[in-house]
Amino acid sequence: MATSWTLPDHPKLPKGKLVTIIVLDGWGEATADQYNCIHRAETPVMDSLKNGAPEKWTLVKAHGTAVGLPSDDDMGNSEVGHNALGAGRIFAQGAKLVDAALASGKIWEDEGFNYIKESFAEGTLHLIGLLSDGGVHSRLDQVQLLLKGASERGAKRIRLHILTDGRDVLDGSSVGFVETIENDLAQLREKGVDARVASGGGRMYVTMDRYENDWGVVKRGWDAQVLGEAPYKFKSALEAVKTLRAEPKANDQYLPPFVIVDESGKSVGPIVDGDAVVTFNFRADRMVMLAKALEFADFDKFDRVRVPKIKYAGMLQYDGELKLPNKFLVSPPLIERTSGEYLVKNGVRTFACSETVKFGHVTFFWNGNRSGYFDETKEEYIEIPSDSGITFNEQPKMKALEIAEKTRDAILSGKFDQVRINLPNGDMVGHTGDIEATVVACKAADEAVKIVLDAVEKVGGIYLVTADHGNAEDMVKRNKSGQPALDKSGSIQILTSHTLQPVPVAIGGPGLHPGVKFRTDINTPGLANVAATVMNLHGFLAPDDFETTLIEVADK
Ligand SMILES: O=C(O)[C@H](O)COP(=O)(O)O
Ligand SMILES: [Mn+2]
Ligand SMILES: [Mn+2]
Repeated sequence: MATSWTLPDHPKLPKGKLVTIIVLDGWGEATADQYNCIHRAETPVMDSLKNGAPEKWTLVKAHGTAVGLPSDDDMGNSEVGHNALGAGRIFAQGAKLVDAALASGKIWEDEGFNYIKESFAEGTLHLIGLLSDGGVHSRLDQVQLLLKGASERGAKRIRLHILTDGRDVLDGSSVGFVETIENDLAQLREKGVDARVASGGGRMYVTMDRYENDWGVVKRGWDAQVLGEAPYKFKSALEAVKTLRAEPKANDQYLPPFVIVDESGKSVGPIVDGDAVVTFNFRADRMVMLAKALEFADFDKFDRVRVPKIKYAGMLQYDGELKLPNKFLVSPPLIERTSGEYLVKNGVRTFACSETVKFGHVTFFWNGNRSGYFDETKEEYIEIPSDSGITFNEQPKMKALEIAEKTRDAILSGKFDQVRINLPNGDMVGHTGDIEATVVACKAADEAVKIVLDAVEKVGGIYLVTADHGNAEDMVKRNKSGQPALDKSGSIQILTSHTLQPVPVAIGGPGLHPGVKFRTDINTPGLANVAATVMNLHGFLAPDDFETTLIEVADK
């Protein structure tokens, strides 16, 4: 049936008010202690919004099943968080879809696997991706099943190109993951499969850049994975990871690229003509750049030197518009009819902005993993260039001020009905594990919120301030009773990852109808309830299949 795009009028709320949505990336609600950087930072604006509880400030779930992840032990992340915020419904996400395809065995029957399988007789199967159990971009158990399944179905020579994590999991955990996978590979070798790790590097320094912030990151990976060239050479991946952590003392996120070499010093696994390649991350943002390098004929972002003729499949298709990659093992969630598309089709002129490292969050993810505009005459998306080549604890203020100023100008211009932005600080600096820098980051984000809310005030608009998942509010690993968990040496363990905490939603502004308040009758509201809320604030009712609105309107 053709979609009817016309949204019904809200019976009580007017149209024509400017609605500003601020997403504070990695900004959850947690106990106020020394590891809570939001609590430690001066955040007068966010504090004052909290004083609006319960009518104008509330908490929603931002992790687990509320955002389409397999279980409530899964922390939230930007992809699923912004998908839920923008789409207003909960879709089974990549992690869950891959689990299901592996459990049913459908993954082996579908086109993607059968395509790469054609190379098994003569060529090598290369698996490239993030080796961790973080469940944000990939999951170790899925890689293990992929190895097992491919070898049982004819892959005789397998090379693994690993990216170490330390960002969605504890720093240092790479050693254990490498031990696990080396063990699996040894078992495969016993069965006659020539299976080894061929190359590696830390995810933030090798391969997993995003939104084209720094192609040098992808090139470093290409050189190691495809060309078999890297500044560090080792006999085994375990030796590589242990050595590079000690000297040059890199952490898991930033291990330099390495290749595994044989007795004669030759790389054991460059990618050559006739091979098959699978990138096993299910999440798109940090794999799509490599996918472009592997698949595009007229690629010009760096000199690939040698472009092997391969059969390539992604774990998922990473970009539905670009059909990239063309072949994939599992179909991605089909997130259609997002709030952004509805609102634009109902005349809502839309502005979106962030800096490069989060730009796709309020555009691509918000719009259901779709790049580009729905209607370029009604939309403007502004990307502020991020710094590259640094870890963000060096510049914890990031581009918050620049984002805020651009947004203020957009609000004051009168050209837009919806303005939506992402402020990255709490998340990007939180991932470095640097507590002092994260405190500075949270203050900078709060200052940016002030600039934007002042502009909303001036034009008589409405604001909705929220977050996509937790991060900066808890920087330590905890035991079951919530106390910092100590490692073997009795030290606390810094948490670089996201959390399971709920996130705030605050509404207000001079344009908000005085009777609007948060409902108290919704059973565990989550991020997916925000889209219908935003539609209401624009004077519309959401489509029936959207998760219900968070607000009600008393007659005043
Ligand atoms: O990709 C990353 O930086 C982390 O793995 C997850 O962070 P994000 O979901 O906030 O982007
Ligand atoms: Mn995020
Ligand atoms: Mn993050």
